[in-house]
Amino acid sequence: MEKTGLINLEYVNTVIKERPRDIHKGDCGKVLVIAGSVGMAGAAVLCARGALRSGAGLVRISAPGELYPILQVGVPEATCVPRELSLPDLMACDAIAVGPGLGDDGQSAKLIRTILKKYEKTVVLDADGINAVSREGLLDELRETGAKVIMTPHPGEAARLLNYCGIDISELDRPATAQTLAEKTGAICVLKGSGTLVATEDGESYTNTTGNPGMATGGSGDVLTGIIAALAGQKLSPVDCAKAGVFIHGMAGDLCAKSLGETGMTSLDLANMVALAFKQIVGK
Ligand SMILES: NC(=O)C1=CN([C@@H]2O[C@H](COP(=O)(O)OP(=O)(O)OC[C@H]3O[C@@H](n4cnc5c(N)ncnc54)[C@H](O)[C@@H]3O)[C@@H](O)[C@H]2O)[C@@H](O)CC1
Ligand SMILES: Nc1ncnc2c1ncn2[C@@H]1O[C@H](COP(=O)(O)OP(=O)(O)O)[C@@H](O)[C@H]1O
Ligand SMILES: [Mg+2]
Repeated sequence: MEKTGLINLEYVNTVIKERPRDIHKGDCGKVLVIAGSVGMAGAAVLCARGALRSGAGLVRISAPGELYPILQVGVPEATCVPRELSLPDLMACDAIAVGPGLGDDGQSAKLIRTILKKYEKTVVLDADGINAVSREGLLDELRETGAKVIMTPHPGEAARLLNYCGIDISELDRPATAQTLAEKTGAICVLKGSGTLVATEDGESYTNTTGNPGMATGGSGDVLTGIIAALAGQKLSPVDCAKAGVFIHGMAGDLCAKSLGETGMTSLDLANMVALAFKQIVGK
């Protein structure tokens, strides 16, 4: 398999397959979404919907109790568990998505530390999860963890991680930034934007070929986090989760733009359209 180049449908068809007839939801992965805070419950809804629309068997949302009424309406298919997670709860899931709308209370850094220390399956680190790593200086923990980490910064979050204070984000050298982050942290780096990049610490680098400006709307990154975590729950390799995830996310965005237009499409439309993207890839 090529170690660099464009992420296209030909590649995605090699990793996204039709479901066996006798599959059951346990085979489709248990995804833990650690997201949302008061005022940002929507990020948890969008992340969980992205995971469910990507075929996750079970989605549990770890959030503060006061969000439960909103979450149970926003994602009736998911269950809610407390933010203060027991270790067995943490270890029982097949993949973790952490960060969307998490906010920046002291709790999040503590939780991320525990995950990096104890968890050994795939973790998708996004948004305020990334910001906690920057704020608390957890880059060494990221490097040393037994977990397989896929981080999904937008350029603003990437600049924070690298302490690029005061630079003009639009001047960022995107391929170099993605590569530097992957090498510095050992994580797979998904550097989002128009033409999202996927970089690994051993120099693999891929450019996504789907997506459009209609995706420049609040919450679309939260959806991607859920998609990637769901693919991890279905046992794709971390780099395939990142590559296929960004492709499918952008493909859903293109389907939204086709039906709703780039101006009025929202991240909730995007989350729901992920289902159609999978249908077009799998053929059913
Ligand atoms: N409904 C919700 O609950 C939502 C919650 N959100 C959460 O809000 C928190 C803050 O995230 P935000 O990303 O909004 O805020 P940030 O302050 O982290 O980033 C926003 C800034 O990043 C820079 N930026 C982002 N993408 C860029 C690009 N492609 N090129 C150049 N500059 C770029 C811009 O300066 C932009 O103003 C996160 O936890 C996020 O998950 C957001 O996802 C929006 C929706
Ligand atoms: N102009 C664009 N073209 C293609 N994709 C875009 C464009 N603008 C934003 N996106 C995509 O939308 C998502 C935005 O992520 P992010 O900034 O984290 O959103 P949020 O935090 O609001 O959920 C990324 O996946 C990015 O690649
Ligand atoms: Mg984001």
